[in-house]
Amino acid sequence: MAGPWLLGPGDGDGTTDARALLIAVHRQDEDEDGPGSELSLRELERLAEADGLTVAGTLVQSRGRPDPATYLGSGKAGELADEVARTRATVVIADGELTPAQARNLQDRAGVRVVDRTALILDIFAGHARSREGRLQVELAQIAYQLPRLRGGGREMSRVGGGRTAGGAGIGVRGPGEMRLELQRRRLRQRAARLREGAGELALRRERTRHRRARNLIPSVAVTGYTNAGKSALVNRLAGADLQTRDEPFATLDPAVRRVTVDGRTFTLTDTVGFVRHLPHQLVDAFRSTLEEVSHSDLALHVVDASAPDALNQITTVHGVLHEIGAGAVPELLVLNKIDIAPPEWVDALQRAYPEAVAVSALTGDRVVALRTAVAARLRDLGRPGRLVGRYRE
Ligand SMILES: Nc1nc2c(ncn2[C@@H]2O[C@H](COP(=O)(O)OP(=O)(O)OP(=O)(O)O)[C@@H](O)[C@H]2O)c(=O)[nH]1
Ligand SMILES: [Mg+2]
Repeated sequence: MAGPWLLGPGDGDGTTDARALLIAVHRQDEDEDGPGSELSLRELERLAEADGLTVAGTLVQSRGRPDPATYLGSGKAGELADEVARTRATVVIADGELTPAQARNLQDRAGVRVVDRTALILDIFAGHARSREGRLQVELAQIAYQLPRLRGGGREMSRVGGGRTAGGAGIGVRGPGEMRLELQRRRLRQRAARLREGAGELALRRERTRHRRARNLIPSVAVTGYTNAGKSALVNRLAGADLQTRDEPFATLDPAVRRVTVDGRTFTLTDTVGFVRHLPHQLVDAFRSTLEEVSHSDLALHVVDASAPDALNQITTVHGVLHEIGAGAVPELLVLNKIDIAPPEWVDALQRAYPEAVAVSALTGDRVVALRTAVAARLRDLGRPGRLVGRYRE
């Protein structure tokens, strides 16, 4: 299954005319980056584009809270089909999480596929996963997302045989739809069990490599941060590496380890998957072993895009995810990146909020030497100075 789902297999190269209509319920009382906010919608647009979709339009409703049955209020939900026709959308994406029932009800009205932000992010991951481990993890996350959303192959389900309604002859009688649903569920669970086995083996291998490095006294620095902050670009600068960098979310899914030597002492730098607000919990669960690279490291180099207007919110999001994966206590060195394009007053404000942060440009290389020194000094302070190599060896 791993492979984009919204576009169908093989269409992930952006050559199809898959058009997305973005919808949102915006709650006034919510944070400035909640669903339906300017920030969140712009991000959803970027995510849709990263998945090869063309954004065809946006429909936002201001409302106290989403309707439990139809997400949008009934009036707006009724307009959905017209809006889909007008924008020639082939898929509708909600900027928030839809319950399985909300997605079904909206889909019945829209006449095209209706998914949520979570499904979109899973889809991007599916399209970008390259390694065996990455693919396994994405598929596990997809199954976790799909299980509660299976429909059993059609509407006949609850009508034939009365489903499981209490009272009368319906009890214990299962219609063909329900049996099909049971069968689909069982198949998915079996597949998930097999995938988990494979993922477990790969996680073990990862752990062994980590132990070997620790035995060799090589400290590990994990490069973490919001997606598109410039983590891979910074690893390239610090380690003279050649990792792929792209101006789109989730370019990196598979961790990459590179060695860096400063004053004769070596440490490893691990490039990792970026975070985003409302990162689907299915992904966090499935990618736990990859994400653990951060929790097992000696230092987290937290890269911030200082040119992002919501840099402070992004820092909070990253801290939240790090905490969730058990990496909250790992010592952190904050890096304010992209100072070549960030307005100086924004960099100053971030620097005031985080006085120990080091400001750099991974693109121009400005202040990268100072960062290398700062990382080495911090490792020394942490009692993990690294093993001496080459002519420095004692
Ligand atoms: N102007 C400028 N652009 C930068 C800088 N660092 C990175 N970029 C650009 O920002 C974009 C994202 O960079 P990446 O290194 O791919 O970012 P990432 O954090 O690894 O992103 P993901 O792996 O997708 O989470 C690319 O287009 C880079 O060229 C910088 O210091 N200045
Ligand atoms: Mg990257």
